[in-house]
Amino acid sequence: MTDMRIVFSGGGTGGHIYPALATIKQLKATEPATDVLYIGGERGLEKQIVPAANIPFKALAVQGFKRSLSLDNVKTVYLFLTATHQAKRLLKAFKPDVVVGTGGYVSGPVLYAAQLLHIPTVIHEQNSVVGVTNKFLARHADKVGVAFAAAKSAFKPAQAVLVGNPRASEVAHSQAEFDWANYHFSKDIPTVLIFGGSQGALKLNQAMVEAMPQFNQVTYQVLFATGTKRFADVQAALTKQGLNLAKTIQVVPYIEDMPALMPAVDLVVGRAGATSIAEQTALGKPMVLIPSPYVTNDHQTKNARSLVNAGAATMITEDELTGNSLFKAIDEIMQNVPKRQLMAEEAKKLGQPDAVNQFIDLIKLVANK
Ligand SMILES: CC(=O)N[C@H]1[C@@H](OP(=O)(O)OP(=O)(O)OC[C@H]2O[C@@H](n3ccc(=O)[nH]c3=O)[C@H](O)[C@@H]2O)O[C@H](CO)[C@@H](O)[C@@H]1O
Repeated sequence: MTDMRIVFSGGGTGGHIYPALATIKQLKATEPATDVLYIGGERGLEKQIVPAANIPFKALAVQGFKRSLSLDNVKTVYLFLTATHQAKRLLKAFKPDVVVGTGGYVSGPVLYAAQLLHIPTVIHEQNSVVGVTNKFLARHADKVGVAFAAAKSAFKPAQAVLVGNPRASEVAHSQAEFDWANYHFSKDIPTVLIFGGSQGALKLNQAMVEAMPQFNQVTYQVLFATGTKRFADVQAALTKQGLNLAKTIQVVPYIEDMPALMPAVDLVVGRAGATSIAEQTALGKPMVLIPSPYVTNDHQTKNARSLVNAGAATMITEDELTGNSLFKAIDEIMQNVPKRQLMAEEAKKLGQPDAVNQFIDLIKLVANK
């Protein structure tokens, strides 16, 4: 089918949005007649990222369930039902051949609405532990693309296909020109990139501030993204610290050009979100991981442990995280080129750079039915 009409939905955080965007980008390149509509949440990161990528975007009001018994859950159910109703109207008007969900609670009402209207649905699960929304949607989804073989058993055997994470392909095959001068850095000096997932991480930011006097002495470059909402706090803490930051350190709110930048760095430090990890393995980057303990079933620790076991990463638990432990873990790898190379090779063995085409094949299969 060359003139497919596809609705994408997914969001809240970058880990659910970028796999959808990578798929849309590849579809536009290989199937230019495809018509796409993205339905996201009013309050998620997708509201900025998707329109900025020139993709038609509609927003619904939704919120996630609280795990404890809470009155707020009554509001959540109300919003879910209203959002399902709105999604039905949008789907009836757009008439998609298939609706694709990449996780996060906004994809709940959108794909549920599609299923009520008997429109085929495909979901993508980035994690080895299946998210709550995807678990709910899987009951009536036609196919599920998974990034980890371990996730397959959570779905019906005929549903699940191992495809990898489409965003891995985007960074691995990025043609973007990259110029370190944009960051006031030199291309000839090794660089470590530090970021706490798509939103930044409070404890990681605190440890970075604490470690700044040590990073101020090193010869490699340090690029630190704080997360947009946490930037002002980090800046205030750095001002309080009164340090004159060396030219080899850059602190920024968010990295907009990750597919161009990530290939150019020598070590990546951060959370163990599934989409970040898919990028880092596709590129073969050594990693220092500080998994977030605040996610479903502690799945980031599981992600991180598998990379540590493979020799691609070292891990610091959030309990062990201090300025000193962070600096030591980073410095040890940055000072040791053979170790860095070995870790990079092991990381690359786990990468799935062809994921996007496999996911698109799955979408086409379902759309053609
Ligand atoms: C707290 C939480 O719920 N985290 C989940 C969320 O993480 P989160 O949204 O943080 O997702 P990931 O770490 O997997 O991905 C972050 C994405 O944002 C990009 N990026 C990040 C920082 C930046 O400055 N610029 C930028 O472009 C990264 O390159 C990556 O593509 O979704 C992941 C994928 O389902 C899950 O595994 C995580 O457990």
